[in-house]
Order: sequence, then structure tokens, then C-alpha cells
Amino acid sequence: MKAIQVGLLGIGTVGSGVYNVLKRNQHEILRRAGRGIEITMVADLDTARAQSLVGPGVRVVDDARAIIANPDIDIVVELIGGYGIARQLVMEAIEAGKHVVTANKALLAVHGTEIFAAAHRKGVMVAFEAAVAGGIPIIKALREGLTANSIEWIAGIINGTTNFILSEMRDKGLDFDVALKDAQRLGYAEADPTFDIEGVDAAHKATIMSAIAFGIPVQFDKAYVEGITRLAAQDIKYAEQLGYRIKLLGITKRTAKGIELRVHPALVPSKRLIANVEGAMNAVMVQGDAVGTTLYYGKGAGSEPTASAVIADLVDVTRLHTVDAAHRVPHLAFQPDAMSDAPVLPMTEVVTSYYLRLRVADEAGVLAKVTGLLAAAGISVDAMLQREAGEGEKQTDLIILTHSVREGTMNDVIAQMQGLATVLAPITRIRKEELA
Ligand SMILES: NC(=O)C1=CN([C@@H]2O[C@H](COP(=O)(O)OP(=O)(O)OC[C@H]3O[C@@H](n4cnc5c(N)ncnc54)[C@H](O)[C@@H]3O)[C@@H](O)[C@H]2O)C=CC1
Ligand SMILES: N[C@@H](CC=O)C(=O)O
Ligand code: NA
Repeated sequence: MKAIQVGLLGIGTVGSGVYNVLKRNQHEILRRAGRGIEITMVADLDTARAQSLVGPGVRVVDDARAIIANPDIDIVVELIGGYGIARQLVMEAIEAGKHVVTANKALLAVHGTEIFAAAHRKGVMVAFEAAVAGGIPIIKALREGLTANSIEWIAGIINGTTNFILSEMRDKGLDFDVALKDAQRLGYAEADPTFDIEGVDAAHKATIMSAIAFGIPVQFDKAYVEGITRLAAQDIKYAEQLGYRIKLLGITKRTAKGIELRVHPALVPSKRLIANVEGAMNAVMVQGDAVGTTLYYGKGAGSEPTASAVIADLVDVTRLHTVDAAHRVPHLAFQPDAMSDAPVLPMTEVVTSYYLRLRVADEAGVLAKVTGLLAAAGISVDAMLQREAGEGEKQTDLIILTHSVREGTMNDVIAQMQGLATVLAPITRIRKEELA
């Protein structure tokens, strides 16, 4: 049988990995897919570079629309990134009746509803394993492996760049900026790295996982997003003393009131496996009511790890494209007419525990005032740490770990504490997740 024809839109970090791995493993991939998979056209703005990557046998163009217009192309692989031209090209490819494979989480988290509806209408597949946790087959696990379960929560380290930066800062004492530059050089970072460090990329991925886990539409605009740029080195140190590591987590959870969808730094007990995930590695914990806790670990970024997921999608599409659309795995795991309207909760309704660091005057009665405010709000204290004030020092740090409380209540108490004359600087608050 003739090989399935693939057109690549963008041959940068991920695109070049796709080309190389597909070529290197072509025989094994053929044995799995039952049909050859061949990249016959590549579009990139830098055509000279693209041609040098793929050699003379592949047609290289600078206009991606030439690929979409080519009737011989069966699958369009979008590896340009962003919400702009990529959105137009994906929509045009779907309208042209092409299957689409993409690694573009930003696009799907923001415009997924429109894209999946169009694909459903046209009977084509949009596959996106690489969009969440790169090479880890987490979409496959959630959408196919765990279909027996009512998913309770997902918590993951789903941004390699920030995990790499946090590890380099802690282990090698590197400055934030130096570690970020290294992550960019290694091909982990987004074209705009503020997406990584401000938590936006992780929120894109958490948004996609929440849709698949709970059968809700992709709703990036409802996600709470907080990155790592305001983390202080001293909090990483205090957390360690208390038996915790700080990680940027993407969390989505089913509650009686609705769905939590949030990305923020969090203290995680050091003894949890996920607390020991270092460098650019990703890990996703999924809690199902039947299976219990499961953990998926691997490379979430980089050329070939991400290509691994893109090519797995190419194999899936190759195997399934002759199957009637109604019998394929639904894009968001649940049938389109069976989606839930469970609301995504505002952050004030999220229930979690907290790490608080207060810069306080080193004088009698401070502790009683602070704990009095917590007690009055019904917040119980889990652990406390007070740094010894140095010789002649008039201030010190007070660290408090709380038990679970509604975020809205915690906000009120923090505001009251901040009003105390003995609290001398803005209070630091980091959420704490026991993940058990
Ligand atoms: N780099 C990584 O580790 C991962 C990246 N991704 C996603 O994969 C996608 C691609 O990322 P990278 O390969 O890292 O980006 P990249 O910046 O290395 O590559 C993008 C390529 O697209 C080309 N391009 C830009 N505009 C174009 C246009 N109008 N027509 C044709 N080509 C165009 C550029 O010249 C470049 O070669 C993004 O959506 C990214 O979020 C997903 C998982 C991991
Ligand atoms: N910039 C992302 C790339 C993969 O999605 C990351 O750092 O994880
Ligand atoms: Na993946």
C-alpha cells in the first residue's frame, strides 16, 4: 500500500525531531502502523535551513498553504506554535479534509472548542499527544487507559523549563536568568519564555487535561495562573527544613461544587516521588476512583521526546483514518453530545493548605496575635518554624503551615495579619499539596 503522505508545517526543534525519528525508525513504525508514513512536504519560513535538514528528496516551501492545498497530503502536522497563523492553518487544513497532528497546547487550550467542533463536522482527527507533557503518553492514558474511572484529580509537573530552573537554582545555586538561558539553549522553552516562567504554558496543559478528565470544554480563561518569578530562595530553604520541596504544579480536581483548575508553585512532601522529579523532566499524578493513584514520568520537552509523541499520533491516525468517525476515540475522551457543564471554580473556592512566611518584630506576643487570627477563622496550624533572631536583630521570620481551608477565608486572614503593626513586610503565601 502507498505510504500515508504527511506535510510538516514548521521544522524547528520539534519538527526536526519528527523528521529524524521517523526516518531512523521507519521500518519499525511501518510494522506497527501497517502502512508507511512519509513526510513528503515541509513548509518553513527558513527554506534553506529546512532543505538542509531534510535533503533534496523532500519538497520544501515557504507557504504552508501549499501543503494544505495539495490533494496528496493526508495528514498535516502543525509545529509552528502560537495562536495566530497556526490557528488559521489548522482550521484551513480541517476544512480541506486533512487530519491534523499538533503539539500546540496554547492553540488547543484557547481555541480547542472551535477546532474540535470543526474536526467533528468534517470527520477528521486532530491528535495532540505532544501538547501535554511532551513525550509522556498522558493523553493516551487519560483518554483510553483510564476510561473505567471517575477521575478525582490530576496534579503534575508539566513545564520542563520551570522545573529545570527550580532544580538548577536549588542544586547548583544558579541565578534564575542563567538557568532560563540554559533552558532556552536546550530547546525546552517556548518561543516566548514568559509563557513558561509565568505558568501560562502549564495552564494550557492543565486546561487540556481538565477537559479530558472531566468531559468539560477547554476553558483556559477560567484557569488560575501563577508562575515561579516571585519565588524567593529563602522559601525553598524553609520548605526543605519542614520536609517539603517547592514545585510548579498544574492541578485539576473534581469537587462537589465544580472543577478546580489552577497552576501555582506548591509545597509537596519531599517523600513523594513527584517531589523528586528534577531538571526538565515532567511527571503527572492521576487519581481515579477505581485505579487509585497512578504516576506518569518522562521527558516533557525537547526535540526527540516531543517527536516521539507526534509520531505516535501519526501512527494512530494512520491506523484509524479508515475507521468510521463515530467509532474513533473522541477528541476529549467523552462523546461530544455527553459533555458536562460542571463549572470551573474561582480560586477563592479552592480548598487547600498553606505555607505562610511573615517578617515579624522579634517581641513578645507576636505569635499569639497571629495564631489568634488563624484560630478565629477556624484555620488550624499544622507546623510552625521561627528563625532565631541574630544578635541585635529586631525582626525575624515566622513560618506557619496550615491545614486545609477555603482560599477566600485564607485571603481574609492574610489581610488581617498584614494589618498587624508587628508584621513588617508583605506576607508570603505558597499553597501546599499533600497529594495523598
Ligand atoms: N520545544 C519543545 O520541547 C516542545 C514544543 N512544543 C510545541 O511544539 C510547537 C513547535 O515548537 P518548537 O519546535 O519548539 O518551535 P520552533 O520555534 O523551534 O519551531 C517553529 C518553526 O516554525 C517555523 N515557522 C514559523 N512561522 C511559520 C509559518 N508561517 N509557516 C511555516 N513555518 C513557520 C519557524 O521558522 C520554525 O522553524 C509549539 O507549539 C510548541 O509549544 C510542545 C512540546 C515540547
Ligand atoms: N516549554 C515547554 C515545552 C513543552 O511543552 C516546557 O518547558 O515544558
Ligand atoms: Na504527551
